[in-house]
Amino acid sequence: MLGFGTFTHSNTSTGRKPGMGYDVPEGVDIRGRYDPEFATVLTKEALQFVVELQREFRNHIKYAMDCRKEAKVRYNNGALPGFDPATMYIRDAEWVCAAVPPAVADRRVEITGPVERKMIINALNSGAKVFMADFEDALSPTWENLMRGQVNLRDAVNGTISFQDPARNRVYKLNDRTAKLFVRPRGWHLPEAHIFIDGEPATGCLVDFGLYFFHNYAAFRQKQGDGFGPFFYLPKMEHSREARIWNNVFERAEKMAGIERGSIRATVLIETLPAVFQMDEILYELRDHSVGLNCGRWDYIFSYVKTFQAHPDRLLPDRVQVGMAQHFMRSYSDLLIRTCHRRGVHAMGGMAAQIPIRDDPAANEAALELVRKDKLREVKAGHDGTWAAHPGLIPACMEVFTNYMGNSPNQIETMKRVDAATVSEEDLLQIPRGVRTLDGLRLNTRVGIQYLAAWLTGTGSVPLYNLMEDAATAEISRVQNWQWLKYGVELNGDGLGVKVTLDLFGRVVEDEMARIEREVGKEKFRKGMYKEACKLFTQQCTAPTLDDFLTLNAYNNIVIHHPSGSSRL
Ligand SMILES: CC(=O)SCCNC(=O)CCNC(=O)[C@H](O)C(C)(C)COP(=O)(O)OP(=O)(O)OC[C@H]1O[C@@H](n2cnc3c(N)ncnc32)[C@H](O)[C@@H]1OP(=O)(O)O
Ligand SMILES: O=CC(=O)O
Ligand SMILES: [Mg+2]
Repeated sequence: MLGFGTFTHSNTSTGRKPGMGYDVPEGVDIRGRYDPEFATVLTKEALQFVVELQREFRNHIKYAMDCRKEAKVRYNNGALPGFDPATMYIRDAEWVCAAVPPAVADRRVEITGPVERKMIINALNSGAKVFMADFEDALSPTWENLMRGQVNLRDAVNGTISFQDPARNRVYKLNDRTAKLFVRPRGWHLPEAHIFIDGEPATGCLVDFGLYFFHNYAAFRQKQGDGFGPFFYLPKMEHSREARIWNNVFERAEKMAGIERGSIRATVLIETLPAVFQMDEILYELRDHSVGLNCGRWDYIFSYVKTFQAHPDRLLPDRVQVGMAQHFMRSYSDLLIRTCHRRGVHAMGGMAAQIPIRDDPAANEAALELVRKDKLREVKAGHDGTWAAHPGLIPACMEVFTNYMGNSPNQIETMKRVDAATVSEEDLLQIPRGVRTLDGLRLNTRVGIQYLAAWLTGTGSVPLYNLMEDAATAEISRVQNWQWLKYGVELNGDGLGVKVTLDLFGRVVEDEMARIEREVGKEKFRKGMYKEACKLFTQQCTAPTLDDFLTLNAYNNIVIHHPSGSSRL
């Protein structure tokens, strides 16, 4: 964790003029910039709800994070993750989750994107069945992004959201038919350093969830969920005890709102290696609030490296070679489908990183073909739906799923995948095959630096080399470089026997910075945060011990406390 200082004064003692600060409940200090629009979501009542969640669950969260640390020590001492004998009774028993709400029975194509105003409108209008609005991988969690995101979501749920693009003289508004909204709060590990509760930074996801739920549950249930909802995606969990906390948070929220237990529904991303051994247990904890699991494939690859950071016998090949055809990835998807369908809920596929290529029709068609192939593999395997990163991909994804599923909303009852019940620990941990190359090291470096430069300036998802890059894909670049450097690996795909050393990495960084400058142009390079990003990325790749998350390590750089002069974390 970052070294957070304690801070106990209220708004009035931070130097703001009376009447200029947020109206906060006892124990809350808001250090983010005051904005009258933000004040419409940072109401005293909504903050009181966040405070209650924070006070009730902070010790549970702390315990869960301590357990993560203990597990890391075990893995670093040579242990492998696996199925827990103590919860075999949950895996072996026959039980199902609550019935899927009719409003989201059909989720064949879901679009994702940050909680940015224009993108929210475009995504809701995109023709996808679901839009996952993201406070997580696709968002740089600056105060401005987070608070504007809350305002945007409130307007979207109310149906009043609009956006005027002066450059194009175009006004964006919602269509009559829109995608169903899911919201992804941040992971348990991320603090919100602009809101202090009882002298400590709030838990980021409780702020995201609490404010969104408080302002939107009533309108959402009426306009979007046919009596159910709101709906969520839950990221980066490592153990079912973390799902239990979410379940308790949901019950607490339902009680506060006076709505039926089981109204809130969530899809959990299985995107950490430890969590793949906990899928039944996670669904069991959330059985009254679940709408399935999703293959968060990019974070999953990142987590494979992170979990095995002290296992030099498990090095990854180049990032581009770690696809769904690898045995460990296919096994994970198969077991996820088997588990979800046995428990009566959706098994969602993952994100193909290709995006449309506007200026090259042949390359565009090749990218689309890769997406189609990926989606065909998913639907044939039994997935009930999939993710698209861009509106331009929705027709292709929709076509593949509809050709295969026809009018059925999903495959929960028809694709039980009993054959996948035998997927074993060995299958899930099998070392990925492939080779390591200097090009791989260069690409990781070029992408990692450019992504961080964007993230530092408030953009959390970017197009790079015709692919979508977000926090999860950038993590792969970072940890892979770290792993190769740590073990001085041989780049065995080049046939030259070159080893990855600090010296080689230093030269690669220099070359790639020069290349980035050429590609983006001198002016953009000078005005951007490429040098800062380079310094951070280099530090992260060469650190003696691996940082748990690049976004946590870099977070201080985007924390801006107001009034200016008050301490940063
Ligand atoms: C690993 C994971 O967690 S995956 C999930 C998290 N990641 C994401 O959600 C990434 C989502 N995708 C994106 O952010 C974007 O598609 C990017 C950054 C990759 C590319 O965005 P752009 O460079 O703006 O793409 P492009 O210029 O082709 O956009 C064309 C139009 O589509 C819109 N658009 C592009 N992607 C999206 C999206 N995901 N949702 C809504 N609208 C979108 C743009 O806003 C633009 O609209 P306009 O024509 O009205 O101005
Ligand atoms: O969140 C999705 C992922 O692939 O990571
Ligand atoms: Mg992810």
